[in-house]
Amino acid sequence: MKVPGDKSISHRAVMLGSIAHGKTVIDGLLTGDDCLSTIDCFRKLGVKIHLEGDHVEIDGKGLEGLKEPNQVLDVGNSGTTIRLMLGILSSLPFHTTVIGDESIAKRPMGRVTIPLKNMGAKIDGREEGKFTPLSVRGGGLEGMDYTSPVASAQVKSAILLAGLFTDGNTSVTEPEASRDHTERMLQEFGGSVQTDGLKKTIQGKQTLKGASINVPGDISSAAFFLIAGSIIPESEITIKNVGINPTRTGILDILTNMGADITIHNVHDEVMEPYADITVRYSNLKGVEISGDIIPRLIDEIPILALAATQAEGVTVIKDAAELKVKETNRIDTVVEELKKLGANIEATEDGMKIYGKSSLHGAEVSSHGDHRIGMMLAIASCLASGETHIQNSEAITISYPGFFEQIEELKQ
Ligand SMILES: O=C(O)C1=C[C@@H](OP(=O)(O)O)[C@@H](O)[C@H](O)C1
Ligand SMILES: C=C(OP(=O)(O)O)C(=O)O
Repeated sequence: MKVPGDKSISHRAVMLGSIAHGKTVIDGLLTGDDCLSTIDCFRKLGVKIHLEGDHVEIDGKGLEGLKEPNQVLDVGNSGTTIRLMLGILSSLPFHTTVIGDESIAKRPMGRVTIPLKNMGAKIDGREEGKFTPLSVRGGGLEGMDYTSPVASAQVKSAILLAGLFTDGNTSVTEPEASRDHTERMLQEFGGSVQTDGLKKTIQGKQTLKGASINVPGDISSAAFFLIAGSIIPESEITIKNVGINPTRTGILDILTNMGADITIHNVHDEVMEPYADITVRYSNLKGVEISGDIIPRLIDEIPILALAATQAEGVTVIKDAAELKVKETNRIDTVVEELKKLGANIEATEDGMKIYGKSSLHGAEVSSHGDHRIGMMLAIASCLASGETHIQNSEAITISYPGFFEQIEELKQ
């Protein structure tokens, strides 16, 4: 099987193509709702973006080509869209209003608006610009040296994108390494970012040139099938062309520690983004501890890893993962609440969860709570559970994985 294009890379390809000079062509774009929100926002900023299937052509006119929109920019459910776009809007000498859905309204924006205000952007909004709706008037930014309290690629990328158009240098230092897709893609567009350990520095006043981008499959989407293959007896699944950027492969390291039968083959070691085929076979898993600096390398995979842990012998402890509380839902609470309904022995902790395996799961009435990753985790759980499972709000899955249920049906044949 193949999984859809990587969500993080797709957002960045659309954004950098929109602020570069010349034509950008993207193949394999994720057409999930979140990336469509990014396209919609940049179209409202005056960028010509042609989308056909998963092929995109962008007619880039540089940052100067962007125009003050006469409508609000609606990011829907997408944290990546709003946080990265705020970095770009902060450089633009006009007014924009940015909103999102009910989930976005609860997610903290101060982690980007405070540093961007320090660089000189005028940002206001609910609770002094810490929550949506937000209004931005950008321009005239100055570079800065910022130490981020969280390991977040959205924070790092917002600041680097703002730094791209300032006078002088801008640096961001993180407590642990987060995904580095922005840094890699800037190079592809003719820009550059310097890395010194956990410190990333960007020079101001860089001009980007349009590029050709091939988006690999999303390892965060592949994760649902890597775990389905590991826990459903007699399974064997090969997923082709999955992105294996080392800042994203924590899931492979943990599954291997748990005793999963995983092989990585056909490795394409591209500088831009490496990818490979991954084969998984059913095996007996054992509980492990998941903590420390691996957390940012698998943050979005924790809901599905929690399901894997219900099928592993012994205890799995997940620590240092308080960031889960500020995702589409509080993913510590929603994972624990929904897996309990299916018969899992799981408890929430301050910064993670404890899962006692191995449990036999049974069907139940469950809910995605409007969170795509919770919906997909429950769908995989239902393949293993006895009896029927009804998932409320399963439509949320189209945020990152259109065609998910159809692929499950194909694999069952
Ligand atoms: O930069 C990105 O594309 C993302 C970064 C992560 O969020 P944080 O930056 O909040 O950790 C991740 O959870 C999200 O799905 C996508
Ligand atoms: C957290 C996620 O995305 P975002 O922050 O872009 O809403 C996710 O896809 O799991």
